[in-house]
Amino acid sequence: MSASDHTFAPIKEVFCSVQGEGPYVGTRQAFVRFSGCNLSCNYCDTDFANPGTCDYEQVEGSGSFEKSPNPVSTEELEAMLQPFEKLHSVSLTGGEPLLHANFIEKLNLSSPLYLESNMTLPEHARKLSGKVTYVSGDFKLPEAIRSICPETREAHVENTIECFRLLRKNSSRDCFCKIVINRDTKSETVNLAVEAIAAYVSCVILQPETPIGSEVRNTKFTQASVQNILKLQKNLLEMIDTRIIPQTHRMWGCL
Ligand SMILES: C[S@@+](CC[C@H](N)C(=O)[O-])C[C@H]1O[C@@H](n2cnc3c(N)ncnc32)[C@H](O)[C@@H]1O
Ligand SMILES: Nc1nc2[nH]cc(C(=O)O)c2c(=O)[nH]1
Ligand code: SF4
Ligand SMILES: [Mg+2]
Repeated sequence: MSASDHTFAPIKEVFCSVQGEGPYVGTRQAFVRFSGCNLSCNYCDTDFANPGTCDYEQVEGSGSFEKSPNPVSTEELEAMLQPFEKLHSVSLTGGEPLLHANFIEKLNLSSPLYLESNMTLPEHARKLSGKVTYVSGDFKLPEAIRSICPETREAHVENTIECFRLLRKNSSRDCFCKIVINRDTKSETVNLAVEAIAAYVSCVILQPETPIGSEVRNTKFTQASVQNILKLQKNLLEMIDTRIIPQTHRMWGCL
């Protein structure tokens, strides 16, 4: 096989852990974190820069990493994931995994694929409709992507709704929506977002923002009050199963 027969992607890390967010919290997963993102969310907790090498955990759960040159081929990634046993699914995250839809399309894995996405790239999402079994779609409210111009923000919202439609729940795929909630979150934008995608998802998760950086010392600065989050949930329960679930992996320090 020549090099041109391979498909490659820049991957930051590959490791075994448990899902820390949403309705599948606690399920055992391999995580594949792709580099690069098309957004820059205010609250993002992840370094998704493209490193020269991919860190991969040779022994599941060991927290000890080997390095492999980037970009990684589909065959190399399949080999990295081979030792991980008893997986519920393989989480494709990032950065933004939809940027690497061509690579994901070619992956040949025995575990179901769990896509963790910002849902703003419908042309890429379309390619994965028959490929992913779980879709964890994060709806980025306009407040979360303040730094971009209003026209682009509006386009992102339209694209998000289209991604949820393309990857909606069906008899062989679950699709749910997460929304990160902080002090600036407006109930009107949450309601509009959920109204637009409620028919496509099995539930909505309100995910309180976990403080990052200097905010850790002053959580009141960014966090929404308990009362406000409960109020948001009550409104949404008129429409759809709505749960409040914080990021649990951050509580016990797993990856
Ligand atoms: C790092 S993103 C990568 C996947 C994709 N780009 C996305 O945004 O869903 C994975 C998840 O982390 C969540 N997240 C990032 N920073 C967070 C924070 N400070 N508090 C709560 N959730 C956060 C995102 O909302 C998203 O659900
Ligand atoms: N344990 C764990 N659960 C997660 N769920 C979504 C994550 C992500 O960064 O996409 C993540 C993560 O980084 N770790
Ligand atoms: S879309 Fe995901 S990875 Fe990209 S900046 Fe937002 S939270 Fe971070
Ligand atoms: Mg994370």
